[in-house]
Amino acid sequence: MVGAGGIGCELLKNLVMSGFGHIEVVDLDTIDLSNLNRQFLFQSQHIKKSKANVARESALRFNPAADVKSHHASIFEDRFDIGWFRSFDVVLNALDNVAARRHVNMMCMAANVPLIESGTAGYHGQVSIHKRGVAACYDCFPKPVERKTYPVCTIRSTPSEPIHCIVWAKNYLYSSLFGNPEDDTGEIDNAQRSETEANEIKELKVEAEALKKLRENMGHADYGKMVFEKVFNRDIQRLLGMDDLWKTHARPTPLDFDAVRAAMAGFVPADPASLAFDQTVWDLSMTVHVFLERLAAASAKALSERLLEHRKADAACALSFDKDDEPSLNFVTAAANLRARCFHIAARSRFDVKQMAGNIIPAIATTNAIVAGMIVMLAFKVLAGAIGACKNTFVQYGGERTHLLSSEPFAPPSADCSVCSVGSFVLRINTATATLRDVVDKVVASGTFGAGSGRDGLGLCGEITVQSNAGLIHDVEFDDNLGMRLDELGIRHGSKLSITNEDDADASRNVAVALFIEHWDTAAGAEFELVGDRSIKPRPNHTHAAAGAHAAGAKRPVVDDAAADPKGKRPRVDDGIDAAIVLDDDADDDVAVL
Ligand SMILES: Nc1ncnc2c1ncn2[C@@H]1O[C@H](COP(=O)(O)OP(=O)(O)OP(=O)(O)O)[C@@H](O)[C@H]1O
Ligand SMILES: [Zn+2]
Repeated sequence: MVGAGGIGCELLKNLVMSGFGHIEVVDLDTIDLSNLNRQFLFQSQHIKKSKANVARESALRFNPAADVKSHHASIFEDRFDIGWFRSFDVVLNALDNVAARRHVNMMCMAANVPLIESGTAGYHGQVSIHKRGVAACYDCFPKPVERKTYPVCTIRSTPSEPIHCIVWAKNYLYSSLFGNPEDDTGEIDNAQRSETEANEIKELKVEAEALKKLRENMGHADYGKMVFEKVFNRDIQRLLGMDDLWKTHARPTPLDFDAVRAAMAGFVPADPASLAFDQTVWDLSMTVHVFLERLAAASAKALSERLLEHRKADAACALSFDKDDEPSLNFVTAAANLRARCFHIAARSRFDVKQMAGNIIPAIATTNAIVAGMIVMLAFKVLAGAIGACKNTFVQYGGERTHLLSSEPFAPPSADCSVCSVGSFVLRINTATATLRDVVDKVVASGTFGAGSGRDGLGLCGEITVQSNAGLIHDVEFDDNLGMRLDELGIRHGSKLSITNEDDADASRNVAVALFIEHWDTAAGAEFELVGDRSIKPRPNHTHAAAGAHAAGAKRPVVDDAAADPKGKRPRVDDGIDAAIVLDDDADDDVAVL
């Protein structure tokens, strides 16, 4: 079991309660207060302790006879090698990131162990089965990459929804005032569609320059007023002058600083520690108060003061928005709501802004429980030898769906998958004595293709290319490393080498092979052992085409390069790296994506 978080806690409880034999649980993390609402194997006295170890201890209280071993470690560590994976009947993923999922998938496919994959995103979830040669692996089909972006003109000139104002406050204003504005346009779609828009973008660049100039006044007693008057008055006035924009959109209303301040006479700000401050929508006075407070160098907590302080040590220092940093969140909430007011858009509470700016999809304990239950049901089928009876299952709530659960048969593996459709071997070799030449000449080139065992080479003919985890280490035009020992090349126990060959005489023998290195301490010199199925399939044609381009000077294809066709039928549940409204790349969040 990999991962002892939201799904993992439910899963481990289910496993020990339903009579699973030997279980090993791996998790690299420690318990955080925010885990306790749903990761019920953990309690407040466990905060800062290892998730894997505490999950084991708590699960054993459900069933003291269970045989559970815990590893407080990352699944990427060398000790979790192919041999370790192979020692299991089934591997269950309860992870929260694509990198770890892909790694476990690769190891399970190489070790030929069935993998049950899972994920949740709020009320949605899924469980799927993956098995080399039987059921498509996690990487057989590319996952849709749907970064949510907004047209620059919507964000900068014609917002119509609260999210547009939040993206403006976070990605434009915050970055312009406290960060490196050039770095931070990721969510804004810069595609220039029409001439009007291109002109508009030119104007916006001028505006951004002016804002940069303005920030030279940071620390000035009137800095807050200067920024306010620029962004909520002069910039809005300028936009009002562009008549074309207002044929299809409601005209915005600039804010008058002096009038707003006058209306604040006798104003008493809400307590920032109160629930109301977080969860009710601030009125105009409160919003202006927070906005100015964040910009005023006189205020102890102000962002500009913090930045000025940092800049004493590093002149180029910049702040970057972090939704968990209160001053930053307060500033973005205030700025977004003031802009919303100009554009007649509803204001949002700080709580809502945090969710939207951080793209937080709250974890739902019930979805995790449903998914963990389904993992166990699939695991039973796998252990009973009935993988064919397994189905991939989806939890979908709301929308047009009439059923909470739906399932569909798994897809067969993709013939050109770079993970599960390549030859895969464990290469036991002494990495401290064997050289790359030993691998290329003896392990890869010698022997008879498709035949032999153990100490026989693979018999791959023609030009050989070798990639390590670090990149290309050998090909026909790059033989500098041949004399180096494997350990000198950073290849050690747990490393993977990806090999391709180019045999002009017989293209059916052009294959891609993955060698998973196991350091063989007592082996002498070039002695080695290869464990794996010798009946390797040829590389698909399109890979030949890419490889052919190499002769003309192009780089060779990488075995790991997932160049599969877009055949994926259903989007996956993953973390924020791959898709959706990517408003935050904080990998620790419950950011999940459909
Ligand atoms: N490489 C890895 N090796 C081992 N465990 C991992 C690895 N990557 C992620 N995990 C674990 O997978 C679990 C996923 O659980 P979950 O999605 O509930 O996230 P969480 O971190 O517990 O919750 P939150 O993100 O809300 O704080 C986490 O406990 C995390 O530590
Ligand atoms: Zn695959």
